Amino acid sequence: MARYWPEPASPTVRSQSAPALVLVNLGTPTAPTAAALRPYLKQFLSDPRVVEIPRAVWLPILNGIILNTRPAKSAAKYASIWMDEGSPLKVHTERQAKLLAGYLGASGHGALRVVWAMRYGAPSIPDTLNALKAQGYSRILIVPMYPQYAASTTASVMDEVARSLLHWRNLPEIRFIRDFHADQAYIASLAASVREHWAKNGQADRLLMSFHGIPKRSIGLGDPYQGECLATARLVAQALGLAEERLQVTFQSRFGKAEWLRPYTQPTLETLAREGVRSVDVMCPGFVADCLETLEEIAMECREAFLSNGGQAFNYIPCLNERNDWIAGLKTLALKHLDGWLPAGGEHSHAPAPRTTDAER
Ligand SMILES: C=CC1=C(C)c2cc3[nH]c(cc4nc(cc5[nH]c(cc1n2)c(C)c5CCC(=O)O)C(CCC(=O)O)=C4C)c(C)c3C=C
Ligand SMILES: [Fe+2]
Ligand SMILES: [Fe+2]
Repeated sequence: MARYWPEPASPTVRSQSAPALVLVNLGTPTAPTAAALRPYLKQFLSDPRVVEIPRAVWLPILNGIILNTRPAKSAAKYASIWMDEGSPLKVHTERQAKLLAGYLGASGHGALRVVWAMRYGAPSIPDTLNALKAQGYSRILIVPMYPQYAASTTASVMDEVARSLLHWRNLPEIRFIRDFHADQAYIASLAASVREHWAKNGQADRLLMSFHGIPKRSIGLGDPYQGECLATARLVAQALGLAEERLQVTFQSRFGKAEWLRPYTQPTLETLAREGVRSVDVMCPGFVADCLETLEEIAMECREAFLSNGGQAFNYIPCLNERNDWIAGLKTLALKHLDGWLPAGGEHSHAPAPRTTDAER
């Protein structure tokens, strides 16, 4: 009998797989030492999405000045927040991924693989995507853990995903969560975290929301970041029923000499204290995991600045980290973006998802 269909040369190629989800955060040094800070800062600050100064001008400044002075200074700051299991950003990201996998498993989506990666340092995006390929995953949802889109963070993750795939022959299907600044569950978890804080500690004179800054110039160039931060702040204030005069939105972590988004967090706290505002509650809704910028810059440096200028009470409200409502919200957000990729039956089918391969047929 004539054979019309040749045998495939590569019988192990999967035509369809269960999807995988990659939580991506910024990255963090492996130790609170200058030696560990140097390669981390070098990779981070060499990214043209992060520092938009012409390479010929910037790289000599980075290599000749910044990388000789900043590693030791930043290492001392990291040392003040280091946890037994490592850098807080890594610890929280890893826990979030494990919890999310558990939540998905409990609602019948145990076949959906959850991993985490870092834009700078390890586990890198290319290593993570290569590992998923080796395990046969060909449908991948990238989840940058940045609620507000910025070119310096979100777009840089996509740059790295695209670069990672540059030499692959058989590309996976890729989906990407661009932002979740107005996501209902994200806003509700933030509001719940404030309400719980108020129930325990009472309400301060002001609620200050501090977002990571970016250069002001980026906004004119089309970055939607500032508008998304302000929208998040407004939605959280609405959810709390907070009068506008009790809310203050600021931008932190300015880097370099250029003007960044204003008002700046620390000078604002100093002014508030000098003007007689006695107490502040401070939260950082732009970070879903506590890290150097929240635990050291806000909860230590800014606290000191507020109190030494006459403020009486400074209360830091932690990031969403491992909150149940946040992990549940993240699950819902992920499932929305996985539409059509999950086996029929969805939420309430608790049977293991089928994994069909050519080899099995
Ligand atoms: C949440 C969004 C973030 C934006 C937007 C962002 C922009 C941005 N950052 C720098 C420079 C530095 N940031 C550093 C730390 C850091 N930044 C973010 C997030 C955003 N950055 C996080 C989550 C962290 C903490 C990492 C950790 O390990 O805990 C640092 C490193 C620390 C230091 O030496 O100060 C630098 C440098 C620029 C230039 C920029 C936008 C253009
Ligand atoms: Fe940053
Ligand atoms: Fe169920």
